[in-house]
Amino acid sequence: MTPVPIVLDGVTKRFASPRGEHREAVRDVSFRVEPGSFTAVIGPTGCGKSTLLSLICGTERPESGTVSVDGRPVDGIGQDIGFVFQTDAVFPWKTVLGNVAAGPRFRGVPRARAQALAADWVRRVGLAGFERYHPHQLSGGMRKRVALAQTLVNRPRVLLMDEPFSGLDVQTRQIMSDELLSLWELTRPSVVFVTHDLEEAITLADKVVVLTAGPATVKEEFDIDLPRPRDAREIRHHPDFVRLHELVWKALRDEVRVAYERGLGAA
Ligand SMILES: Nc1ncnc2c1ncn2[C@@H]1O[C@H](COP(=O)(O)OP(=O)(O)OP(=O)(O)O)[C@@H](O)[C@H]1O
Repeated sequence: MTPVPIVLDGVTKRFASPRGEHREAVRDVSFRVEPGSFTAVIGPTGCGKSTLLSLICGTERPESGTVSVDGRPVDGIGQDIGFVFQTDAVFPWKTVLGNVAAGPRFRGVPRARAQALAADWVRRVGLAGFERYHPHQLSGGMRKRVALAQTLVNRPRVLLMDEPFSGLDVQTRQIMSDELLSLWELTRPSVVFVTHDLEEAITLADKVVVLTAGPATVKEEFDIDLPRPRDAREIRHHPDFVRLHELVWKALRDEVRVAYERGLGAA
């Protein structure tokens, strides 16, 4: 599997508000995700992070600028793109194995082969023994693992993640971060990971893109040159982690404040 670059070049997206006015959600955004690298996008609440993911996966089109994956402009929902959302997008009526086998089955992989592939990924995400369980019989962290396996079994070349660990407690988030990093190493998709959590962004990424309070523009980009493999708990004590945290927080802080004050204004 050859990893692919993702390039956003001068991308602007507007939406109609309920009153019919057109508002910019994203303004003139440019950044590049190197093939097989991990980019975290961080910004205050409501600034336009999820919209960027929709533009990359092709469910939304920009008004101006271009989004390209593997050198080709995105003009529909990409084949090679995997998505993990905030909510668990698992089928409640299917077992763990059935959920993970669903993608390959939709792509026409014969049943026995799809089940074998699924069993392999269920094991990789640490759920061996839970193949016959249904989602409601699992913890929140286990359901996230199912969602990860469900996406990674398709071996996407691009992996888009929208706050995939929200709603989990801090310890489980750290475990999931470690698991995500080791799974990412297996197939090395190009990742765009949206989060509110600065520590999570620095722990995981090769690059952190800080967005302004909406409309989203790129405020600053930071290279995260921390050594890999990383341990989500240990890396936070690395002197460079502390330095980077300080640096990125300086860029993020004012934007969080703007968004907060707007929220107060709206209340
Ligand atoms: N389909 C849509 N129609 C109209 N407005 C939209 C649509 N999608 C997003 N918006 C608006 O675009 C802006 C950015 O939303 P978006 O969900 O991208 O932000 P976000 O940074 O991901 O938010 P959060 O941090 O709360 O998850 C918001 O003002 C939102 O109301």
